[in-house]
Amino acid sequence: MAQLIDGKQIAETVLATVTQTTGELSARGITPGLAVVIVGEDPASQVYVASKSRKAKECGFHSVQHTLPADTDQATLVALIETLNADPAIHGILVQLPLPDHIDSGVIIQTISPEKDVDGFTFVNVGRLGTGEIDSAFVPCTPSGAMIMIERARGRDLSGLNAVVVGRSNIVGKPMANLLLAANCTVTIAHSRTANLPELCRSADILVAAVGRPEMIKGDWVKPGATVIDVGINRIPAPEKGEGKTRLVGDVAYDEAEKVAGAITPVPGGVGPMTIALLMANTLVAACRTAGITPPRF
Ligand SMILES: NC(=O)C1=CN([C@@H]2O[C@H](COP(=O)(O)OP(=O)(O)OC[C@H]3O[C@@H](n4cnc5c(N)ncnc54)[C@H](OP(=O)(O)O)[C@@H]3O)[C@@H](O)[C@H]2O)C=CC1
Ligand SMILES: Nc1nc(=O)c2c([nH]1)NC[C@@H]1CN(c3ccc(C(=O)N[C@@H](CCC(=O)O)C(=O)O)cc3)C=[N+]21
Repeated sequence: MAQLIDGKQIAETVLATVTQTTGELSARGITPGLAVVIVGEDPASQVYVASKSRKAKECGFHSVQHTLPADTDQATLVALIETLNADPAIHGILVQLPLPDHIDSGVIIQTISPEKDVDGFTFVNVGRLGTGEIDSAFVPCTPSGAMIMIERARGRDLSGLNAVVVGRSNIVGKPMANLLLAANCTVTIAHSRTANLPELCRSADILVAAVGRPEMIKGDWVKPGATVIDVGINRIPAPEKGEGKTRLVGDVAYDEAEKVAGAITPVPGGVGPMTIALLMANTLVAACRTAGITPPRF
């Protein structure tokens, strides 16, 4: 049986550091400020955004949420971000994705000031990560949280391990691969055109699944003893819980994989809570930088 990598518990340790440093900052008259912007009323997005705003308050942050109607035009959203860029009480800006189709999310993301880009999606922060300038970058929260989980399971020296990342999105797959590369892993990025995916996955000492397909990665795709990080969040029908009910599953067939893996993250309670914790950590780091204070390491 694999070791369970408990995302909720590790997230608590990250949040404890955030809360402590927030206290130290407030003694100097600084309160980290996070602005979360959401366009439209997709219920799943609303749930995530509400939990981000709640956690920010729990950490002692100044937390503001802007909920705009689904038909908001692009210029209005750009203007809001420009206002937040100029607001000294705001250190971090998160625009919840996906945005409605009539808005060009590329334009919106690049409007965010790189110094407040706590999602790490702007060209400046992607470039810093891609060139190995990780200490000055904001790294996207999900892969950053996943790295901490990998280090907790295997120790900080990942040198020479084979890592396979399934998925190549800008939000998860690509930054995840860059972080593993910076940690001296031998990294392969797989995607929907990859040949012999099961065989490739079986070569992985570290297997990261970020696909968005429920339970696609089977037990016999996992190398015995491997560390398996399941980023997927998929809501599927659960008739056993009653008519119309759903449950959350990852991209990995957990019950099979946990018999083979050395360590594995669950869904829920795995990468998800770490994503939120790292958002708080990035916001804290943004506040420390504006104040000229050395931020803690996570
Ligand atoms: N836990 C958390 O905090 C977060 C969880 N998520 C979850 O992670 C998952 C991935 O998210 P995201 O990266 O945004 O998703 P995207 O849809 O942007 O990317 C999915 C990737 O998976 C690849 N893919 C799709 N089907 C297959 C297949 N059959 N075989 C191999 N590769 C395939 C795609 O390949 P191609 O490029 O060729 O199309 C693409 O690169 C989702 O379940 C999402 O909900 C996302 C963000 C945060
Ligand atoms: N600009 C932007 N940044 C993001 O980081 C971002 C985004 N947009 N859009 C959507 C995705 C998704 N995402 C999640 C965060 C937390 C959980 C999470 O906490 N999940 C809980 C379960 C929650 C539930 O029950 O639904 C868990 O896995 O235990 C999941 C998914 C961040 N994303």
